[in-house]
This record gives sequence, structure tokens and C-alpha cells, in this order.
Amino acid sequence: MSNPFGQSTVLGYPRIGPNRELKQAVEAYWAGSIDADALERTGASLRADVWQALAAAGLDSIPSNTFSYYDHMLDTAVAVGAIPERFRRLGLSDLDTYFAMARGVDAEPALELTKWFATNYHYLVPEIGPETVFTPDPAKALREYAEAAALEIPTRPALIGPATFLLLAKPAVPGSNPFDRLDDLVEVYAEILAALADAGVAWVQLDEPGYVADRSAAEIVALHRAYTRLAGLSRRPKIFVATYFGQLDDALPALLDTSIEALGLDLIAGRATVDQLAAAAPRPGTTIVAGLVDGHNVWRTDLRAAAATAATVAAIADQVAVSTSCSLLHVPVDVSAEQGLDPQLRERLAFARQKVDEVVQLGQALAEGVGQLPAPLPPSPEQWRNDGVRARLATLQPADRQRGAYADRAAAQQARLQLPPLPTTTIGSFPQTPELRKARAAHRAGKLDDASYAERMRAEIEQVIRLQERLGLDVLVHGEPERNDMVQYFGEQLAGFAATEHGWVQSYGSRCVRPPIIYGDVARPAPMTVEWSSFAQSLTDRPVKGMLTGPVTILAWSFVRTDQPLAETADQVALALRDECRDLAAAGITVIQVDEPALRELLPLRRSSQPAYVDWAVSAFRLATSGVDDSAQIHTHLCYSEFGEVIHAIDALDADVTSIEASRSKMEVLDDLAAIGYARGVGPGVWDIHSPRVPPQQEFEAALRLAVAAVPASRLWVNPDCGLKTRRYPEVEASLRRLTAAAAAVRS
Ligand SMILES: Nc1nc2c(c(=O)[nH]1)N[C@@H](CNc1ccc(C(=O)N[C@@H](CCC(=O)N[C@@H](CCC(=O)N[C@@H](CCC(=O)O)C(=O)O)C(=O)O)C(=O)O)cc1)CN2
Ligand code: MET
Ligand SMILES: [Zn+2]
Repeated sequence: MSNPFGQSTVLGYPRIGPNRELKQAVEAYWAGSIDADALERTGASLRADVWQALAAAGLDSIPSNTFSYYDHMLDTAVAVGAIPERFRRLGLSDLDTYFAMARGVDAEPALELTKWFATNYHYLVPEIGPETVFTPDPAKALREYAEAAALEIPTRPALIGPATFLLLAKPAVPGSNPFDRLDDLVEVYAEILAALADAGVAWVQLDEPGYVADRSAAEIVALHRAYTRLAGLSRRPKIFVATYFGQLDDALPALLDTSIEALGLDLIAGRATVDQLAAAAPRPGTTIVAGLVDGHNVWRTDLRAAAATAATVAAIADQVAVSTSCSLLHVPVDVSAEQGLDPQLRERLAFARQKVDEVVQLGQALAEGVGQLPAPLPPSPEQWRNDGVRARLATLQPADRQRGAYADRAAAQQARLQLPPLPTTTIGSFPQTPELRKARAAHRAGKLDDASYAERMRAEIEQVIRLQERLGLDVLVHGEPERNDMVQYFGEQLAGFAATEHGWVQSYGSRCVRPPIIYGDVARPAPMTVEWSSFAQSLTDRPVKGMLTGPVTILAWSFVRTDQPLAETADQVALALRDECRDLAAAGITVIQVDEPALRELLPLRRSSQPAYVDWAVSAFRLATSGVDDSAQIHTHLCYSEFGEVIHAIDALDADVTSIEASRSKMEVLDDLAAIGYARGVGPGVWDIHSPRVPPQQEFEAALRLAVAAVPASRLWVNPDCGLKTRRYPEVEASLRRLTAAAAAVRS
């Protein structure tokens, strides 16, 4: 049955370009080496390429306004006029005002950056207060629509919907609630929709993923009111509300009770969605856009199984289209560029471009039947299995996840380490200089041999050690110069992982990551970090921390196999890390840090699913870290999130020392930790490393005095919020000098 929406669509597409063209152009603009026109030309050409590729692939309904120079939440803030006064008064051009909000300028810090749901994408948090004046600014959406129309490609402009926009905003004034502004904001959307309709736009996409998390009855009533109002407008495009990253529960009947023309549902992450849809009984004429192709992972879709689900949906709703489960922003662009991958793996993968083809095939199957669909691939090759690892996991006992009593550990560690009160340390990485990146690029290209590369890295490590000695830090790090990324580096060395050459995914702004792919059983063919750490330790009498990435973070920042529970894959990674910890300890490394910055990221959006997650996540970390004896001091590190929700999990990790981002939230996390009786070492970050600013000495001391008031000095560590890889040496030296001086002042 044909429907006005069409049979197939995607919710969004990568905007960085097949070779990170956007990153290069944007960074060149920031550096002043190209002008705004040149940047705009690159943007226009990337957008045109995407629309043409989507049209050529045979998609019926193509999104626009999914491009962004930095972030789509920021674009929506601009579209509704929510530009804080402190940026307006800089008097910059529109483009530079936009980048000022994203990155800050000397006088004004940027908007806050935070996790986009349970992904490794980060959005800029709009600041909304009772006084925020909303004004419609549909210029970007209109321009993109017109650009595509000039290519004879009609598109569907996409915006974040008003309810989710406010749910994800933060109060501009303490104590106010951005969501209270919903009715005002909806009127601005009404004007935007009218402007789009006037330009000939037939459909608009409004994203409301905020409703796949637990929401109050009042928030659901407000959602219903918002879409009743928008759907009731006389001058507007047809409305497609897109939801993703989970299931809507009570918000589903609320949305279906409005007269929106199409509703997108995530049938990958929202396992109960089909049942909920059957119970809600969509009204005739509403198109259900079934998200059947996973937009958050890289595996090919089992098209026959997906078509069967589509058929089930078609029996409930009279009009059905097929889509991705979420925007394709979260996967790399094109797997056909990966000629270095094992062909047996490559044929099992679908990146954004391949997922578009899958959606088109499923759309055709809806109309014409499943006869043309390819058969599913056979099960994974036998050689991806590792019976040794499986046998080891099968025999694990609770004791393998349990260290000795903390009091005994603390005594054994202090006897060995002899640390002063308020010991100072850093989180691991030192600046990744352009020279280091160039050396790594030359090594990768075969222009720098292994020995010369290793020599270059050892020289860097030696400089980093000497610098820390000069600064008077107590526990040193080797600086991680040899790591391209804290997850990819391990992925490149572990069996069961594959690395891509071009598989870049945007993490925030111009920053990208190349997540490894976990396709088979995980094992550690050889030690991964021991040589570098031992070398660093050989240079100094002070302790040098071993530095590993924890199992949860390795999973969160990789693409993970879906043929077994995450918990099982996490334990396999944990066993490899357990062996690495033992090898480090055996090599004389007395302090080992196992980073878990993504512990909060994987926390399920719905409360009911959280305990099971916390259980396996904590278990895997403990498996990784409890194979060493009491005298080895285990540190962990967390950053990039609000920790309140995982505070018990942090305690349950049972690390001897937890370093944690705290400077921007004024040490609040210490109260959270105190409230649950956390009684081991803690290093609240006293320096916000996200900005190049060198804080004055008093700021370090003030932060430390707050910390000393909340935590006994005997358990308190002094460190920055996170690693220093994105900073430059002048800032690092100046700030660390103040950090150590502040520690000395507070000690005495
Ligand atoms: N995986 C991951 N997720 C994370 C974080 C993280 O550290 N890792 N931190 C948080 C914030 N997210 C971040 C994500 C990316 C970067 C980042 O700095 N990315 C770099 C790339 C890092 C990298 O892979 N570097 C490689 C490759 C660098 C590169 O682009 N090389 C050039 C050539 C080298 C040159 O001439 O400069 C090339 O290949 O073309 C290396 O050092 O080897 C970037 O986009 O610029 C920082 C934070 C949360 N999520
Ligand atoms: C995102 S957490 C980073 C931890 C890592 N050890 C570093 O210092 O870079
Ligand atoms: Zn960090």
C-alpha cells in the first residue's frame, strides 16, 4: 500500500564527509587559513553529495538540515533564537557567534558539552531561562531545503522537537525549569512550520528522543499538548515525529492521540515497541516509520527478520515505512573504503551508505514481498571463537572479582609507596603534539620504521617524566604518547577486535573517533602496555602509574558483536585486562589506573533496566582489577558526566583511588560520595582541562579547601579533571605548577 510518506527513509546521515572533509575545513577556518566563503563551499558540497547519494540509492523520503558545522542541538537553539545574551553582545558575525557558543572565546566560556543519550556523541546544552526570548530563525532549514530542491531533490527538514529541546536544556537561572517554557516555544515552532510550508516543504521531521527515558505524567501531558497544537495548525508541512534510542512507553499513546501524520519508532533499542503499538492502535492515516536498521551499530541487518517485523507492524498500522533506528550520525560513512578488513568480516558489516541500501531493500519488500531479499549470512566463522577464553570464563568464581579488605590494602600500599598527604598526580595523557601525530602517521604509512618510532616515543616519555619531576608531582604517568586513542589503541592489539582505516565517527564538533569493531572472542596475544610503562618507571624513583582503559569504556567506544550479551563480551575484555594488570604488577608497576569514563554512558535510559547493567559493568571492572595483590594500588578515573546516578556503582568498583571530574560542578560529587559512605581514596579534579585557560592559583586552592572540608586529607588526592591530550604544553606546565603549589599550601 503506498503512503504519502514513502516506503523508505533514514533519520540522518554522517556530515563529516568520507574523509573528514568537514573537520579539515572547520579547523582551517578556526585557524584563519580559510575564510567563511570557503568553509561554506565545503559545507554545500558535502551536503549535495549526501542528498545525491541518498536519492541515487532510491530512498523515497530524504532528510535535510541534518548537516551541521558543529552540532544539531546548537543549530536548533539558533533556529529558535535561544542565543544567550553573553554571546550576542560579542557583536560577531552569525557564523562566529555560532562558533563562540560552541568553543568559547577568551572572555566567554562555551556552552556546556554533554553526552547525547547513550552514545559517544556530545551536544551543546542550550541555556534557557524565564527571560529567554524565543524568535523563529528558519534560515538554515530553508537554505538547505532550497539547495536540495535546486538539485531536484525534495527533502524533509529535520529539527530537534520542542519538548526534547527543553528537556535537554539547562536552566539559565538557577532554580528555573526550561521545560516550563514549552508552550512559548511551541508558538515559535508554529512560525517555523509556517515558513517551511510557504517555501513548499511537504514534510518536516521533529525529533523527540527525550521521551524514550522515564518521564513524568506532566511531561507526557505537555508533549500531547504541544503536538496537538502543532498538528492543529492550518499552515504547516505534514509532521513526522521521530523517536529513537528506546521505547516510548506512556508517550506512545499520547503521540498517537494527536493528528501528526507520521511517527518514527526505534524497533532495535525499543524491544517492547511492537507490543506497545498494538495496544495503542494507531489511527488510520498515521504512518508508522519502523526503525528496523540499526543506526548505532555496524552489523548488516538480517533483512528477512526485519521484513517479518515490518509485516507485523503493517498488520497493526495501515501505513508503514522503513527507516533506520536512529540517525546514521553514529556510524562511519562507507565500509567499501575498508579494503584492509578480513573479507569475511567486511561482508558482515554495513556502514551508513550500506544501511541506506538496506532500508531501500526493506521498503521494496514492504511493497513487493520478501522474494528479492538476500538470505541471511551464515553464522560467524569458527576461527572467531576462542575456546580457551570461553573455558576460562566458565570457571570463574566470585573470588576472582574480589580483592582483600580495603584496610589491609591501604596499609600494604602505603608501606610500599610512602606517599605524602594530598598526593599529586595527573590522569594519564600529556599533550598529543602535532609532531607526535605526524610521527604516528609516518609510521602507519611505512615511512618511519618500528625502531625509529619506538625511539621517538621513548624520547617523549623521558621528557614527560622529567617535566613531572621538575613540577614535583608525586605519582607520575608516562603520558600516553604512543596512543592514538585510549580505546582504539587497545582494540588494535586485542584478538577479536578489528580496526578500520577510514571509519571515523563524529564525537563532538570537529573531533572524531575511529571505534574498533569487536567481532569475535577477545584475547590478549601479548602484553599491550608493559614495555612503555616499564621504560617510564626505569627513568625515575617515583611511582609511575600503569594506564589501562576499563572493560566498560572499551565496549562503549567500540562497535560490539550482538550475538551474545554485552556482559559476556565485557568479561572477555576484562580477562585480557586482568592479565595486563598482573603483568604490569610483575614488572614492578605499583600503581595501575583503569579508566572508566564511559561508566555512566552505557547506563540504560529507563530505570527498570539499570540494575542489571550496573551489575555486569561493576563485575567486569572487578574481574579486570582483582588479580593483583593487596600492595598494588588500583586507581580508576571517571569524567564527562553527572555521577549522581551511578554513585553506588562507582563505590562498588572497589578501586583504591577514584579520580573524578569535579571542577565545573564545584566538587559536588564529593557530597554524593560522602552520602553513600564512600571511604577509599578520591581525587576530585581541581582543574577544568576542557579549556586552554590557566586558572589562577587561588582557584586551585579554593577547590582544594572545598575538597578537604568534604574528605579526610588522608584519603584525598590532587589532580586535574581529565587527561591533558587536547591541551598544549605552555598551559599544562603553568597549570600543573599551580596545582602542585596549591597542594603544598593546603598540606601545610
Ligand atoms: N574513543 C574516545 N571517545 C571519547 C574520548 C576519547 O578520548 N576517546 N573522550 C571523550 C571526548 N571525545 C573525544 C573524541 C575525540 C578526540 C580527539 O582528539 N580526536 C582526534 C583524533 C584522535 C586520533 O585518532 N588520532 C590519531 C589519528 C590522528 C589523525 O587525524 N592523523 C592525521 C595525520 C596526522 C597529522 O598530520 O596530524 C590523519 O590520519 O590524517 C593519531 O593520533 O594517530 C581528532 O578528531 O582530531 C578527543 C575527545 C568522550 N569520548
Ligand atoms: C576520557 S578519560 C581519559 C583518560 C586517559 N588516561 C587520559 O588521560 O587521556
Ligand atoms: Zn577523563
